Amino acid sequence: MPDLEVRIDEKRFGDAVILRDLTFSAQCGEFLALVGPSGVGKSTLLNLIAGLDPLFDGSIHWHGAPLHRHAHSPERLGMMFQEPRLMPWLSALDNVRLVLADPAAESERARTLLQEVGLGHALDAWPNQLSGGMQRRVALARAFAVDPRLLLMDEPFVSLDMPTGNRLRESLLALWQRDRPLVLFVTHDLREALALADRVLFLSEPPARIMLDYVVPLERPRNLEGTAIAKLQERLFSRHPSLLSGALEAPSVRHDT
Ligand SMILES: Nc1ncnc2c1ncn2[C@@H]1O[C@H](COP(=O)(O)OP(=O)(O)OP(=O)(O)O)[C@@H](O)[C@H]1O
Repeated sequence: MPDLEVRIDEKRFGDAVILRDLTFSAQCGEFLALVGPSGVGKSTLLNLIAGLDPLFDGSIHWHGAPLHRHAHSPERLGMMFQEPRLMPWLSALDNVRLVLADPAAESERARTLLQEVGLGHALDAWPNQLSGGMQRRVALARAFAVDPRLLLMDEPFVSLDMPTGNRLRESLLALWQRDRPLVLFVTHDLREALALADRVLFLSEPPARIMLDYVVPLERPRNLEGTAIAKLQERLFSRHPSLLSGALEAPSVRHDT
């Protein structure tokens, strides 16, 4: 039985059908990227899986039971959004401790996670003293603080410069490889999806469904800026030209490396 089974028969906002017949399943330990044109419904889908929006036809099961009625689901679900969403009046350490069931007893875990994401020197800093990249590091540590079995990430590294984004992606992969949650990672950057994921789920034009469930045929570690990913992207677009409709970036193979 798959650990996660998603079956969205229909999700609408008013008269607009956003998702229809969207199904997929996944196992704990997998890293899935969800890609698709802007506005197609990626965040809507994550919100359904997170339980933030209960208004849809269909079902979402975790280990065979409805996800949000599962005895262990609340504390095993991690989330990270485009914005770091830190509490400005709390230190970096307290922002991570905030999500812990027993902050006093588990303080060491919060401290260790911040060290692991490279913020051991900034435990007591306020969010406004941290750069955008450092704030995302705090958000990443917070997402892992609950030892999530399911981690939902909605374009968490968007609008960062490439080196900062790369360091965050490396930190994410290191934490994922150690703790092995199931990660659902939304991005519109296909190269980022191919650099991170085991499988890439491509969403169709609205009403969105999964139009391609693609197993990434690359060993790890992978180099986001290397030719292997650029060539794979080019091959994907030539085999599946329909992926080019929408906002996915067209392939740009660099032959200079
Ligand atoms: N609360 C809401 N009420 C009405 N319409 C909504 C609501 N939330 C989202 N939508 C609409 O649903 C569609 C899907 O939005 P969603 O944010 O899920 O797309 P997305 O794929 O995540 O977009 P992007 O890549 O730009 O972040 C859009 O047309 C959006 O305008």
